[in-house]
Amino acid sequence: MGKIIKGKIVADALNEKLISEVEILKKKGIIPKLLIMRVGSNGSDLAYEKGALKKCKKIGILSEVREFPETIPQDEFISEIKKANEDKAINGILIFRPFPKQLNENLIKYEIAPDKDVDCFSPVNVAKIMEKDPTGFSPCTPSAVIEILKYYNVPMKGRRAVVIGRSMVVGKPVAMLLLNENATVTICHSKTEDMPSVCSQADILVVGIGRAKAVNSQYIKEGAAVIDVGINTDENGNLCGDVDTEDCIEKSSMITPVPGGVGSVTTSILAKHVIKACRQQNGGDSIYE
Ligand SMILES: NC(=O)C1=CN([C@@H]2O[C@H](COP(=O)(O)OP(=O)(O)OC[C@H]3O[C@@H](n4cnc5c(N)ncnc54)[C@H](OP(=O)(O)O)[C@@H]3O)[C@@H](O)[C@H]2O)C=CC1
Ligand SMILES: Nc1nc(=O)c2c([nH]1)NC[C@@H]1CN(c3ccc(C(=O)N[C@@H](CCC(=O)O)C(=O)O)cc3)C=[N+]21
Repeated sequence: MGKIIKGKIVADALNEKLISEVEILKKKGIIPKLLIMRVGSNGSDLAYEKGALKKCKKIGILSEVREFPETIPQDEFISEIKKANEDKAINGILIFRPFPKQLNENLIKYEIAPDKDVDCFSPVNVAKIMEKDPTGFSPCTPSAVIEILKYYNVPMKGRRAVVIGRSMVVGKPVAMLLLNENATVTICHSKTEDMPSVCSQADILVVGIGRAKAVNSQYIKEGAAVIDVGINTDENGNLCGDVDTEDCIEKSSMITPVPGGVGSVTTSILAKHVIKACRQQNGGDSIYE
């Protein structure tokens, strides 16, 4: 029988470190600041925003939300991004995705300053995770997955990892980060044939598809570590993941819950990235000397 591995413990350990890093910066007269740019008021954006603001406050990071109408024209949104890029008081920028259809993500992604891009929207940061360049910013949720695996001492090197989902926010970058940890990685998606047989070879199974409780025990290898990234609402309006935890707990060695799993670590990674951006913009590690 596997155990439920909570994200909160991982987040708490990280928070403690981040709080002391902010203290050091404050002594130098520097306070890190996150800007959230939100178009419209989509429920999942608001859920992330609420968690992010709460986490920033807890860690001592300043935050601001700029909300734009759902119908904002592309050139106006781009000039807002440019304004934020140039604002010296802002260290990190988070822009929620996906966008309404008048905004072309493939154009806008080039506008955010890579050194403020704390959730890996810019192609420069996407390239940096491909290249394993430590100066970049990996996306927060995929980094949270790796943070959890490391905290619970799940071996990745040489192990078989299967990721279900291939979005730029979750699936693809998770796969790349697992590869960077020397796992042998397979990516499944909506066109994959016979997913249960592919997934049941995985020592590590990461699921981010946005389908409530879609993954059952047929997908699980005996002793696998299962990371459930999905955040959905079930028929009773309660939060639930993409994994049917009750059905999978027996076979797996460990499994993350929803809520209280990956989501709680994601916002701590976001805070970590804002602090990293702030340090880099203020002369790198020399400020510690
Ligand atoms: N915990 C956290 O902090 C976060 C959680 N999330 C959650 O993670 C989930 C995924 O988010 P996101 O990646 O943005 O979603 P997207 O809708 O952008 O992508 C979903 C991916 O899953 C694949 N997929 C969908 N249905 C199936 C299926 N039945 N079988 C196999 N593959 C499938 C799609 O395949 P294809 O490419 O072929 O269409 C696609 O690649 C959501 O529940 C979201 O709420 C997201 C961000 C942060
Ligand atoms: N550029 C970008 N990056 C994202 O990562 C991104 C995005 N855009 N757009 C929206 C989706 C959705 N998403 C959520 C994250 C946390 C909760 C959530 O509920 N979090 C709770 C915790 C949930 C739990 O405990 O598991 C919290 O932080 O308190 C919901 C949704 C991120 N997304």
